[in-house]
Amino acid sequence: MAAGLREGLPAPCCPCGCAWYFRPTASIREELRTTGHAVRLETAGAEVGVVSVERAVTDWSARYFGQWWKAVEVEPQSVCAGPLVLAEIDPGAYGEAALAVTQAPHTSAVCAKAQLLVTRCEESGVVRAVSPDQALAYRSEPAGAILPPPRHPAMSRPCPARPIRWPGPVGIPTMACPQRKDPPVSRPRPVRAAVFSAGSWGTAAAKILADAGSDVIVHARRSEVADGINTRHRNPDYFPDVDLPASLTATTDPAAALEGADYLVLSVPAQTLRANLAVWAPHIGPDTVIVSLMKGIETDTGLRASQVVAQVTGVPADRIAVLSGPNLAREIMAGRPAAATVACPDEDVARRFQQACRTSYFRPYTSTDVIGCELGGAVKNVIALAVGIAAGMGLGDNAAAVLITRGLAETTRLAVRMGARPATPAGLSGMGDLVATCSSPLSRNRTFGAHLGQGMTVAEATAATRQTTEGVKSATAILDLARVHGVEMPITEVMAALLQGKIALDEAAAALMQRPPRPER
Ligand SMILES: NC(=O)C1=CN([C@@H]2O[C@H](COP(=O)(O)OP(=O)(O)OC[C@H]3O[C@@H](n4cnc5c(N)ncnc54)[C@H](O)[C@@H]3O)[C@@H](O)[C@H]2O)C=CC1
Ligand SMILES: O=C(CO)COP(=O)(O)O
Repeated sequence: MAAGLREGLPAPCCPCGCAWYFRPTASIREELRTTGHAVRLETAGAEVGVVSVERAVTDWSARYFGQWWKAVEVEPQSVCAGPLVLAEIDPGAYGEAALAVTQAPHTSAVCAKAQLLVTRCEESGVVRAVSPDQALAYRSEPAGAILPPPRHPAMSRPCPARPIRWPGPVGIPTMACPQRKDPPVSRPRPVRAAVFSAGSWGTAAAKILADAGSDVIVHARRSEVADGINTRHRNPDYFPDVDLPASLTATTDPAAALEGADYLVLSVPAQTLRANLAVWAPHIGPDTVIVSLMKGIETDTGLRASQVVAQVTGVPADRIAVLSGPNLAREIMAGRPAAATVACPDEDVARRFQQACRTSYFRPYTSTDVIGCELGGAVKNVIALAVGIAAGMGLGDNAAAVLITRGLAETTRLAVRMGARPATPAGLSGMGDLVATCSSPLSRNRTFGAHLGQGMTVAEATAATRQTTEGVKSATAILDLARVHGVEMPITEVMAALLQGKIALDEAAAALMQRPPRPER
């Protein structure tokens, strides 16, 4: 392996755990004095400068590490506050590598937003890669570090299916950091998040936070699940086939999970929130921000999850946020791109959590409209049940589109009457989530509806569904809210009646189609 970039560099140097290596060649310090380019890479707890006479090298650093680190171009003289990499390209080494790669069978991938041609020798395990546009080359030997494949296919062309070993640019030298010119910088500690619980969305949210560089601990109810996460980095119950970040840990002890937590991220079934939270509340720190991921309305009280949180914990509303959007957990676990809205009355709190959960595959927006976000997330589950029923009955795509569109109309009516901004239901937490949930076979609510549409009873569909299906219980609570606020919600009304066994399937469809004609609004 090429000489390691060890001196002074924090390891591992990026959140994916890869180390990076540069091979020393000629001296470039002299040239750098006059012609250098530099980027400064910063992440919580680490900072490194990359200086090269070649802009391609600093551009590459900014693109590659920018996913996890903040990479900004700076004056070469200013990068000495932290560990420093001096680098240059060796054209001879590049030419030799390019020939070796292009003459061998190779695949094309995208790395650091640039085309990468990759070849792997099965016998020796050596991987060589070249990026022709930038004249950068890489060579990796089995003991080297891992270059993860691109995080999600939609944002980059597919890399080879197996992770490739990453050598670092060939011909890039490393030198010790010259004398510091700036005083050492004090860095903030990483954000600490406690995720309760280890179900589908809790696990996916924990992965997002860990991938974003936060220090994450998951609270699991069962020790087998906590052990699986701690020892095998897998959640054996929900995602036995997906590797979790090694930095992610788990515990069954709520006090240990909440110790020093900046965020308590809640993802339990909405109807169990009150009882669960009452047990956990004494361990919540005075400054901990609580983030609800739940998409249900409490049946006995008609309260949204954030309201239940406020009631049980006494935490003020400006320390309670919600995260909601089109976020099918399994897609997120596969690193597929998604976005969501973080809403909190205090926009700074929303912004901080936005930063804490921003990754290359997860894009959070902020909002102060908690009511709109939460209602959008809860009502879409009821509409997804209806769309599932229509699918199960074979009613066709027109029917699904009608339910989605009119479902959005009734969501908006309720949300606005309850104080939401009219634009919120048209956003990620409203229409975005409605479309994802109503279209995807991964949705538990849609699947539950499809079971009903195919003739199962509610009890049979419940038995066939292992995971939380919020719409089933929330339908009646949402209908109660609609009545209290004098809002018409015909789809929700029919769904509540159907789920309570008051009407049959064919009556449900007829009830919607036979409503009196009216203008569209
Ligand atoms: N799965 C998904 O794709 C998404 C789910 N959500 C929301 O997140 C919340 C949680 O849903 P999932 O994680 O999907 O549910 P899940 O069924 O996969 O997991 C529920 C978790 O809560 C725990 N739990 C704690 N107390 C419980 C009790 N008394 N009864 C049952 N389980 C209990 C379970 O052990 C489990 O870890 C729901 O409000 C859901 O709408 C939101 C976005 C995406
Ligand atoms: O909320 C979700 C996607 O955003 C998950 O939907 P289901 O609960 O129907 O699976």
